[in-house]
Amino acid sequence: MNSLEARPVTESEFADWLRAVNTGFLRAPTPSDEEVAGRLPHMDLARVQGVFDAGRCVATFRSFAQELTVVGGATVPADAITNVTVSPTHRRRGLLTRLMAADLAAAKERGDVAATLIAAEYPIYGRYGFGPAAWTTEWEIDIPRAGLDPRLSGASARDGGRIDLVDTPEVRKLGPALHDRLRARQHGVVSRGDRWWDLTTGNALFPNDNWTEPFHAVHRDAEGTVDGLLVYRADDHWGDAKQPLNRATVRSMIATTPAAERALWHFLCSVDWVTTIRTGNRAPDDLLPLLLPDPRAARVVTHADFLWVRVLDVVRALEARTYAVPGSLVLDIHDATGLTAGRFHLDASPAGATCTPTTRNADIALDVRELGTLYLGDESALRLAALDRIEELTPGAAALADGVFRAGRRAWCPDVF
Ligand SMILES: CC(=O)SCCNC(=O)CCNC(=O)[C@H](O)C(C)(C)COP(=O)(O)OP(=O)(O)OC[C@H]1O[C@@H](n2cnc3c(N)ncnc32)[C@H](O)[C@@H]1OP(=O)(O)O
Repeated sequence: MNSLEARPVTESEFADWLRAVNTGFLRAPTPSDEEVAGRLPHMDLARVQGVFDAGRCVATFRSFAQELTVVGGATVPADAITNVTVSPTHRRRGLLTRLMAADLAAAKERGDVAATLIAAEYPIYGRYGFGPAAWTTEWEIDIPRAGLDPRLSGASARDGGRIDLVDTPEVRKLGPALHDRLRARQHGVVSRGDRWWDLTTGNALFPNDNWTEPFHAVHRDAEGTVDGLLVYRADDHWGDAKQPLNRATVRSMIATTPAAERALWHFLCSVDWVTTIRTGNRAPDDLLPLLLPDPRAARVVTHADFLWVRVLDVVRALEARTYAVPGSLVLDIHDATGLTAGRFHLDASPAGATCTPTTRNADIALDVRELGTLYLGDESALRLAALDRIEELTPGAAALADGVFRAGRRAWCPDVF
């Protein structure tokens, strides 16, 4: 273990590091020269960590700067963690633990309010203070059962708006501004850099990527403002009796108004030949099923944890968000790493909050991972208390915390990173 060297990688080691990432993620290991050259300029190498054994990279870890939208629409600076792998030859020797400790300490030092990640497997990250903060649901829609009138085209949006098919250069132009409007209103959304848009619109390709151009549809409101973007692909599947049985798969759908959501889903349900839709990653309380005359036509195919949050600065985290109802609570936060441990007085209201270190008696005690789970308003404090994951020290405090922390709509993180 001591002979293993953990450190930021150099430019010349980046190809070896990528090979280790591919190995951990069970992909063909050796990256092409073009892939290495295409990715390298976009890496902040100071935050690309590797562990080397006899000159070979055997563990990888990368973080980058991200903005996370919290309840109420404000954003906090986050340490987004990705590309976590330990080669099968070196697993379960504490390498991830070592890389994580170094990264979280650096993030705290930098002033990040939280760390975020999308967990490959549920049991990995709780031990480092992360809690599942936003969940994902995917539906499969059986269009003939949905009860929509097949004679109507979804393109004639009933709110005075319209739907247009657009091409990737236009998406590249209008997408970022639409996304910025989304993240000002939806907690759980994370920032998308230029690179994200370049990769998803095919502006930047690696030769071994199998990117194929999807369909893009935008919804414009009655004033012509773009308030929704739907990205989908369709397979080519026909029944033996020559009936069309094509399935559309949504790669992304973001909208800033319920009218745009309704119009885009109804549009997709009206595309000729398409009989099934896979919705991709949606919030568990997405409007979609209830936008169908028969919501049972939408069957849940996935429901799982998605975005995990690790609070690094309790005061700034809790002061950044708003709260459903006014309430005053003293929280005793446990954190084995010592990064956030302490007692904090939260004075919360729908307009915001103050949070201050205190010596007053605590109302509830919880680990920092439970704070991560509560942070985006997506979990019930009462449920966590029933599971003994929140300790109620003042009678009624769990119910108060439940009312204060919960948000009206569920958190949603549209992106894997
Ligand atoms: C944000 C992302 O990038 S998500 C992608 C995560 N990567 C993967 O899933 C790729 C395949 N897996 C791997 O590369 C590795 O197994 C990793 C990175 C998950 C774990 O790396 P390791 O170096 O083996 O972890 P480490 O030895 O530090 O383990 C620490 C603890 O976590 C536990 N643990 C680690 N991975 C897992 C897991 N997949 N499931 C359950 N427990 C796990 C270990 O048992 C250990 O527990 P202990 O402290 O009680 O003994």
